[in-house]
Amino acid sequence: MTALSIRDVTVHYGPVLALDHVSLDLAPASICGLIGMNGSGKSTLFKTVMGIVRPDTGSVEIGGGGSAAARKRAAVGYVPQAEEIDWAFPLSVRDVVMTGRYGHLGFTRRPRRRDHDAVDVALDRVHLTDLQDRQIGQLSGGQRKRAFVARAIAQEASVLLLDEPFAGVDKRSEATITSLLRELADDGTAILISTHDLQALPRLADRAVLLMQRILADGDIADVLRPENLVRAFGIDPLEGPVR
Ligand SMILES: Nc1ncnc2c1ncn2[C@@H]1O[C@H](COP(=O)(O)OP(=O)(O)OP(=O)(O)O)[C@@H](O)[C@H]1O
Repeated sequence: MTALSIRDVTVHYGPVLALDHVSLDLAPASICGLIGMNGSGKSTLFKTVMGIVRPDTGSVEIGGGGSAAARKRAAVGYVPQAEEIDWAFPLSVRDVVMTGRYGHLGFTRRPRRRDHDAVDVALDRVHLTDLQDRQIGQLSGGQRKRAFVARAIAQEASVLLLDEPFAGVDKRSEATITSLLRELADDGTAILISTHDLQALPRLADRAVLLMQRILADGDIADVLRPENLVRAFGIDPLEGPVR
């Protein structure tokens, strides 16, 4: 079974080739680490799945067939890079998490008891209940990330995309987010997470994909992180230092 299927996706920004015939399947109940140097196309891949960027070729399928109702439930949660978010926006932490419920709201668009309950549970899981009334911009970097993870939890997404969720995050918030992601995966969520922290990958993910416009390697983490692959993707072996 496939939770997310990316088929032969190519994206250009004007003359810049950002993604070159990328195909990737995500299974439910799994965590896949997406690695690659700056500019390798990781954020573009997320934006293509979210429909923010339109691919020149290829397609993205969520929920891998099944009934239309099943696909509708199978929403995709997205935790963008911090730079993509307007932190001055006048929303409280609770409001941000509630935006995850928009796909669930009924015809009146007013949150109901079960929407409030889902938000309460999500805030509790990321330990932000005490800060829920604060304006989102008045949180620390790690707390902001946790707020967006809570939004995805409230959404009950079956696919979750996280773009560098550990950038600027301390070890404690990182550990909180890592164990939450594992719980979500154990509950069936398919997770794709970009990271520059190669050392943390074995603790974080079940599988790794190495991107440089094209997919250079995909599979078992130890195999993907083999020096020859890293040299191809980064020009150096980031786990060892420059190649002489
Ligand atoms: N809006 C845009 N307009 C033009 N070029 C863009 C745009 N967004 C990204 N690019 C280019 O597309 C390529 C892929 O960028 P992308 O942001 O997807 O990389 P990334 O792997 O997420 O990088 P990083 O690790 O730095 O976040 C880069 O060459 C980048 O300069």
